Amino acid sequence: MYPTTDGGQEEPVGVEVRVEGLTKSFGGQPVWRDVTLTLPAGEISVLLGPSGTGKSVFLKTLVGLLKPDRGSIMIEGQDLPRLSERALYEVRKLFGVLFQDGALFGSMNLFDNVAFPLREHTRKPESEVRRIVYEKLEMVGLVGAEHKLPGEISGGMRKRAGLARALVLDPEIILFDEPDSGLDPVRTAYLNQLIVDLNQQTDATFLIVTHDINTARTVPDNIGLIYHGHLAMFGPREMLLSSTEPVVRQFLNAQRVGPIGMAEEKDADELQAEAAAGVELPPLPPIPPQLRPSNGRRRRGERVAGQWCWRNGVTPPPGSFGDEVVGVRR
Ligand SMILES: Nc1ncnc2c1ncn2[C@@H]1O[C@H](COP(=O)(O)OP(=O)(O)OP(=O)(O)O)[C@@H](O)[C@H]1O
Repeated sequence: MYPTTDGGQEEPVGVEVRVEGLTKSFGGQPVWRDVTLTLPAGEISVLLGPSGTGKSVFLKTLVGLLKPDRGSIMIEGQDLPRLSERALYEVRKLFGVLFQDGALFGSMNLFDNVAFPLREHTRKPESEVRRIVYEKLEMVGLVGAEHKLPGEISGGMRKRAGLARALVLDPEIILFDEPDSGLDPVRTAYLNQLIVDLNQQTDATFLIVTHDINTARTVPDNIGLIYHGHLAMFGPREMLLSSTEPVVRQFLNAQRVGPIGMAEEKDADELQAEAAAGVELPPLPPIPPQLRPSNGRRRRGERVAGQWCWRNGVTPPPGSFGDEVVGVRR
């Protein structure tokens, strides 16, 4: 339960997003094709992939800013690509989006930036707008900075202000486009903790696009990897972190050895040369414990550490899950 904007209590929110056979191209050039995945309600999923593989395009397609060539995006029984503009406008209110740069209006102070969606999309009186804006600024730790302009604050604060704005209409699905880009490791750690805490407080469904491998390894319940025009894999965190599939293994462990090259895919000669030189992939590193909410309570999508591996007959890399009990049989 979490407080609603009218001061009452509401049942946990968060909706499932079911994507099937989604394909998107620009000028006949496919960005990705036949993407099928389900974002489980209230869980955190991360989407990874080399630069330029269309992760931002995927987020924009989900929220209806871009139209796919084919495929469906089912949310609460509605297929987004098939909705009229008017119906889509309504469904979009389910979404909060944190764009890469925070996408704040440079001439407005933080208060007005955060208030903007409320003033645009609702008819709430100014006193109510003020109450909600302060509630969200408090959630992201920005009370006291509300009169500052975006140009007067740090990149990390801009991200948090963008997050407060993304939260202001109490979205059920929150999309984050590289929330950690341009942040130092300490600020990234704070932001990741904030994301996990917000997920617990709001129960919304989160999808995070990131290049930060530590974020990908510790924050989500599920991980997806887009590579070479398709979704290479999507599933529970443990499944990808214990995967020996070459692309997944290479990407999640940030290695040079493997099928992914500097530009995109390595060609056959490069792979042959690697094989001839006897270059071997290093062993999989231990699966780290999942990041917990700072109040010590459970995450909504929390599973017993090692459970996925145990149920699927996969031996996790040695040292996985820190001191946690591994593979509790249920
Ligand atoms: N509106 C558009 N019109 C034409 N092409 C586009 C458009 N938007 C994106 N693209 C192209 O789609 C491809 C994927 O871009 P996108 O920004 O989604 O990649 P990305 O995986 O998010 O990259 P990065 O990790 O570097 O942010 C790129 O080749 C890009 O030029």
